[in-house]
Amino acid sequence: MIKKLQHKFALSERGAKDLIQGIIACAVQNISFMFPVGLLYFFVNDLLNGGIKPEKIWFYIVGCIIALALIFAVTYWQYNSTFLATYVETGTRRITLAEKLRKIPLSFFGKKDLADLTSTIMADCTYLETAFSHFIPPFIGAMISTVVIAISLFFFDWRMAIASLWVLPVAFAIIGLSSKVQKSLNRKSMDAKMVCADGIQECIETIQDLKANNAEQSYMAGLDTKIDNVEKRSIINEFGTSTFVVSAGLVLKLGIATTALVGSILLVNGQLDVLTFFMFLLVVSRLYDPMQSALQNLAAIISTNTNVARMNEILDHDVQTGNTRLTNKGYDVKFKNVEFSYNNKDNVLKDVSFTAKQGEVTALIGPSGGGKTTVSRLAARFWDINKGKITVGGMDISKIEPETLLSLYSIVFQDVTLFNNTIMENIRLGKKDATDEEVLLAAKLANCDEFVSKLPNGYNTDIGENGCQLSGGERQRVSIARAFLKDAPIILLDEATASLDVENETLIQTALSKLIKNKTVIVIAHRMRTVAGADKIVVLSDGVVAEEGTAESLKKLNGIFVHMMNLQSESSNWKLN
Ligand SMILES: Nc1ncnc2c1ncn2[C@@H]1O[C@H](COP(=O)(O)OP(=O)(O)OP(=O)(O)O)[C@@H](O)[C@H]1O
Repeated sequence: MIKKLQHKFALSERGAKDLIQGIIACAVQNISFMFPVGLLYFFVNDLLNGGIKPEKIWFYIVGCIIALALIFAVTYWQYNSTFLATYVETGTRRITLAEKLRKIPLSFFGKKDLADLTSTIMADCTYLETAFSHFIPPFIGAMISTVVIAISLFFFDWRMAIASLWVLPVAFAIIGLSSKVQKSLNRKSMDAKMVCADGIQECIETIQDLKANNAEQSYMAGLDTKIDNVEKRSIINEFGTSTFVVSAGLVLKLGIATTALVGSILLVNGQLDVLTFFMFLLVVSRLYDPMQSALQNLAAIISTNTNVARMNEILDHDVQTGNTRLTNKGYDVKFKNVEFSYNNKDNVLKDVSFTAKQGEVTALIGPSGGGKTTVSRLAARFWDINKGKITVGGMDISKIEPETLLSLYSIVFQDVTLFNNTIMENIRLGKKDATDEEVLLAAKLANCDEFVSKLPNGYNTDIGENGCQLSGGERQRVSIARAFLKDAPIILLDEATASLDVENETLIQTALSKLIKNKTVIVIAHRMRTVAGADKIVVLSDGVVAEEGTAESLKKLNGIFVHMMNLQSESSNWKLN
């Protein structure tokens, strides 16, 4: 039961238990509101049978105090077990999602866009928080308390009970039958919202290119259509829900009319006493209230299905696991008959085998789209391969826990990611317990001093979101400083010096040559002079190793490597006419 609830509502074990408690508390709260009705019943009974006797006055005073205390205590319990418990659960849910995202293979992020994921972590969590505090426990609690009170009414008078309760199965049936339609309307509305959110995010991210291409107006027109569609879908969704909710609400109201009608007939015929009639009128005036107010939120309750489904897509996804103990002997990185595809259809790598030896620089070169970046990402287990084996010092990396494996790697990406923090902290990311002196030394080696000295607060200058206040070359130097600081035994350089001017490139190449001593270095390079000093060159073309060897041996082959060398020397003479 707990496990089922956990999956149905994307809850933790504690959250599922709290939900059950919240539902029980809501049902008990509704039933506790019947306590004053009972007192009133006895009170009227006494009035009809000759008035209140003095000794009974205390009974009613104490009864009122107990009723108030009971309602207060139950309401307090209900509040704690729905509201407070839900806030705790939302925190747990967000942490669980974040933890899960850390362990999910990157292939998942290739299929999902960022707006969708952000919306799941932020908006869906907030939505579920409101649903679990305000809507779901009161709704289910109202159903339970209504059934309990309904059953007890049969003990007083079965005819009156039927007259007041026939509306409940009809109202439940309307809601039950409509739920499929409502789910479909809701899903379409949510999809329209996601498309719109993606469009807005894309617009903000690409505003520079839109301006440069004079495409703002046509893009905005497309965005307007998406926004209009959200409005249209929301109206249809609300209209659909309100049709069913209002119908069910009206049916419930009919219950009061039939109770009064049947009661009057039975009373006139002498088959019902006034007191029972009065009691039924009192009960039905209160009986439908919890259901009525819960129905107002039916749309929100139904839409939780969509939110939960999106959340479960993350929570149920397979994670990359593995051993946290490293058993490697040395740091040779070996690819053996590796096959890989991003989409499980077209193989990007078909049969790649090569070894990047410790103490050597292995350069990956080849035409664009040949698979160089893919190979470097697979070496660090960013994705799991379809066939073959990748080993580090003889240890199969698919059996190593990803974070443990990454402790062996220093990586400098082509697209540097920086955080909205100081330069000092951005570099410290390479080794989180590094002292300021260690950070400054790494920064110096990466030639950061030159541009940092011009910043208002030096290394303590905030560099804005993704380092927007730095140039491309400066960003890359920060990234290289991180690699210096981490000083891991395997180094992946993806066009590490591509954004640097010739002077800086030379300085950093000298520093890099110190960093890479006795390490396994895999470098992706487009510029042929970057690979001139490599111990081994692996030419990747169309997902296979087309050529492999030293620069000298590849020159003799007169193949792709030579062709690329020739192209680059031609382009160095190229000029604008
Ligand atoms: N995340 C991804 N999802 C799907 N396909 C991808 C993804 N990344 C790369 N590819 C495809 O995989 C193939 C190899 O890409 P990869 O980036 O490894 O090539 P590359 O040799 O590094 O190219 P370049 O020199 O242009 O950077 C290309 O056909 C590319 O379209």
